[in-house]
Amino acid sequence: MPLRLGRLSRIRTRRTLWRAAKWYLGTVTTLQIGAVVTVLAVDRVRKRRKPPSGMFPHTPPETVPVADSHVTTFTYGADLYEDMLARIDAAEHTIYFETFIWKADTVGHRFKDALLAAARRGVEVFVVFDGWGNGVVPPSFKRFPSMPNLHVLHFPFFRPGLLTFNVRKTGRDHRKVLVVDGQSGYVGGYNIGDLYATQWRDTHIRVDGPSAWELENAFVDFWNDNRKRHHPEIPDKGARSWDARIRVAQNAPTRLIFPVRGIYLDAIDRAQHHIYITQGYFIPDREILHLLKAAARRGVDVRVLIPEVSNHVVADWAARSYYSELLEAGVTIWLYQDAMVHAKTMTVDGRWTTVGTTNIDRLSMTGNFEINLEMFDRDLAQLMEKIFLADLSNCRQLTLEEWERRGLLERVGERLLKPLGPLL
Ligand SMILES: O=P(O)(O)OC[C@H](O)CO
Repeated sequence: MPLRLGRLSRIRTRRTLWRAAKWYLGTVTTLQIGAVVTVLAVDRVRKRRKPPSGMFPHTPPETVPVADSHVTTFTYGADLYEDMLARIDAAEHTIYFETFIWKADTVGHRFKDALLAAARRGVEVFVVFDGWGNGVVPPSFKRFPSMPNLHVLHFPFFRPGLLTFNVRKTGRDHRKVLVVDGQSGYVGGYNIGDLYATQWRDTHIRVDGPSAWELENAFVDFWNDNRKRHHPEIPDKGARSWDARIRVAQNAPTRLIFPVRGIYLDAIDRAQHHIYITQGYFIPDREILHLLKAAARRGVDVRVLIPEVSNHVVADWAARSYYSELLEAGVTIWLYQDAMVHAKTMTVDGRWTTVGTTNIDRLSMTGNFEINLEMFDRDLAQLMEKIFLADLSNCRQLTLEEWERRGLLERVGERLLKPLGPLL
């Protein structure tokens, strides 16, 4: 009899615990959904009442020699797109074009027309665009005529690894690359679309010369890894150029390698004087957070420049939960005003630069296909710092005092939305 009673009581305890767990999970999930809906609604009202002016300072394209090549910076979409289109129009042999988002608007059509025209005049044209990033783009825009030297890879919308927990079969193609004739290579934060031409502040670079191979080879790797059976393989010729001063880093879930995170961690760890970071979405993981705080504590001037209000307000809220730790450690936070800043760049000590497609968040650092260039060159780093300081003139500083004064509701919202960070 006592044995039976003991068993009954264990069953009851288990049921009570199970009910409590269900109640807790249900309540937290409901509160999180409520927080997301509230944040989105408030953002919508605010943007309707006071839409961002889209006005921001930007610097004209500037070129500096790096290693045996030349690197040109672009900080305004309209300048970049004209430059890219001119190179596509002048292409003679090959065009490798890869983008995460490709809008079916005026800019988007200009790119599509230019690529088709190049293929018609005999250039070998390879195009990759992401299915998820272009999920809302009309299917007609994503259809291309059949031509012998036009090869189009629509990177799948759905990745089966999400269901089978196979990381190798997950990830979005978040890269933005253009390589023309193996001579000029572009990489950076710009997607393709009207909005980005004039309304968003972003950074792209063009590499002319032997180091364009870094981007060419990166495209070839991606194409050959992900092409469909009907696509031709691009011959992989090995390194045509190899210079430690300018090197590509590619995150590739299919290969389970994420070196972009490594170059960020390494550069932050080495910093002695200053680190300037510009990011559209900034949700640092534990290691990046730790190293940024450690750098600030050893006296490095660590500045993080992010939009005051980005186009993904839930991501902004997930990021806010890290502000206290950063500010307390001495990292300064600069909020970009009146426009979206979408660049993904960092410079260290006026000598090291990275520009690429990788956001400082989990999805980019350990989830998506990404590509960054890291460059060891004082002239380039100083040019990038000049751009950073121009951006800073359009920011307001978020001080620890201001941050400490925020209300209880905001603090609760941050706590609720923090767990969503890894998904954003
Ligand atoms: O994913 P990204 O960094 O290219 O940004 C894309 C924009 O958020 C589109 O909404």
